[in-house]
Amino acid sequence: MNVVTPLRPHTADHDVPAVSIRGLSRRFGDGPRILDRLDLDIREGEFVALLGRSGSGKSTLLRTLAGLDPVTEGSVSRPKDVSVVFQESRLLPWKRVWKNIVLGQPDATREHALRVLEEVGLSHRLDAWPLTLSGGESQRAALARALVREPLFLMLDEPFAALDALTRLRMQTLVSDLWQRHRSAVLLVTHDVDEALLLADRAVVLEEGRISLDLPISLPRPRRHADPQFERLRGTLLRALGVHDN
Ligand SMILES: Nc1ncnc2c1ncn2[C@@H]1O[C@H](COP(=O)(O)OP(=O)(O)OP(=O)(O)O)[C@@H](O)[C@H]1O
Repeated sequence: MNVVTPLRPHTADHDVPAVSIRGLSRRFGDGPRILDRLDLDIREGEFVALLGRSGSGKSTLLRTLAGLDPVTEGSVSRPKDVSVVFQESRLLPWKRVWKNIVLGQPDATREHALRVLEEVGLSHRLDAWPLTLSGGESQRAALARALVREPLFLMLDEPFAALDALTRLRMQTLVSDLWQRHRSAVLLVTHDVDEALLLADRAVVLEEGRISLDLPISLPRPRRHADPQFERLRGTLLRALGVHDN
C-alpha cells in the first residue's frame, strides 16, 4: 500500500458521491430488518453526521460500510481507502504508539507516524506504550492511525462518547481542523446533537431502518452554540429523535 504525505489535502469535488448506498437491507436471523432498503449518498469531502435512537442500526450501517459486515441485500459503493475510528482506541498494548500508527502499512515509517502525530498534537508520545495514554490521547492516536492511511472516506463511530466534556470539546475542534485540511468524506455516528451541529454539513437521522430526516446544516464555520440558527436546527433534530424540545 502506498503511503503519501498526510498533509496533502484531497481535491474535493462536491458533485461526485464518494459513497453510494442503494436499497441496503440487513436482518439478523429471522429478526426484523435493521436496515430497510436504505438509500444514502455522501459526496466527496462531505461531512455527514448519523443520528438515531439506540438500536436504530447506526453501527450496523457503519460496519457494513467498513466491510466488517457483509452486504446481503442492496449495494454499497465506496472508495477502497477507508479508515474507521471507534469509541475505544483499539491500540495494541504491546506496541509503542508509533508502531500502532503504522500497523498494516508496510511503506509507512517512523517519520510518517511522527507527522500525523504532530497533526493530532501527540508527537511527544511517539514512543509511549498505549496503556500510559489518557483517554483523549488514545483517541488522538486512533485518529492519527486513521489519517496515516490518507482515507478518502473516514468513519467515526461515537469516537468521543467515553471522554469527559472538556476533552470532547477539544477533540471536536481537532476533528473539525483535520477535516478542513484533509477534506475526506466523513460519516460520524453520534448521539450528541450539538456535536453533529458543530461538525457536519448534513445530519441524517435513522429510524426503523430508514432515513427519517436528512437535514442540511449550512451554518458558517466555526459554529457557535449561541447562533439562533444553531438553536433552531437543534430543535429540529431533537424532535426527529423523539426528544421533547421546549
Ligand atoms: N450481530 C448481531 N446479531 C443480532 N442482532 C444484532 C447484531 N448486531 C446488531 N444487532 C441488533 O441490531 C439492532 C441495531 O443495532 P446497532 O448496534 O446497529 O444500533 P445502534 O443504532 O448503533 O445503537 P446504539 O446507539 O445503542 O449504539 C439492535 O437491535 C441490535 O440488537
